[in-house]
Amino acid sequence: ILGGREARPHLRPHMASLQLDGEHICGGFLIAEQWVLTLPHCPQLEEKAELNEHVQVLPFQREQRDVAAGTVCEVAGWGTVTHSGRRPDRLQQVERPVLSRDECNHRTRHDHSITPNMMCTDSRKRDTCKGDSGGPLVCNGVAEAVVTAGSRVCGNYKKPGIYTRIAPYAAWIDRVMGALSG
Ligand SMILES: CC(C)CC(=O)Nc1cccc(-c2cccc(CN)c2)c1
Repeated sequence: ILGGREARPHLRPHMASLQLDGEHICGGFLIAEQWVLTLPHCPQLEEKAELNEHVQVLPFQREQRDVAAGTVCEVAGWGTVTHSGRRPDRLQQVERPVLSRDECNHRTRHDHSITPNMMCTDSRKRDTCKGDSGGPLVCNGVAEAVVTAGSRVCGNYKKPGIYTRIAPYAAWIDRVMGALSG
């Protein structure tokens, strides 16, 4: 997270750090007792999470409706906090306003590459960065989307932050959780 601040401890009990050999690779978040939502390229879980006051699930959006442009959402992660790639020990967070898909698809921004299954936030100074992928974009307490790297640029207003919306995949998520619920 660039331009953010340390998250208050225990206020995001849904956040997961997906690590490989002890190194943070991606964010993710608990959507059920034994399921973490992240991106396909991130490391998967070896065993169930034990829910308690510090480990809780986060509801995700199921309604197929875009978040209104200008809505201020928040994103948290253990991604890099500087352009030189410094990694934080503690979870960081930042508030970002949603950018309309038309704005985000402008020729000088993501040039019509943002599909209806994606959404954007303003990236001027405050933005997601390397290692934040897989974490949730939370708007009014609901996970609306998952952080993706997109153009891998951080903190440049010309390249807004890009997210995969969750609602289009709600049925698939339910199927996978139901089918493999052991
Ligand atoms: C100057 C360095 C930080 C360049 C670099 O390594 N960028 C990099 C690499 C991989 C992912 C990402 C990345 C992830 C999540 C969101 C975003 C977009 N804000 C980028 C950004």
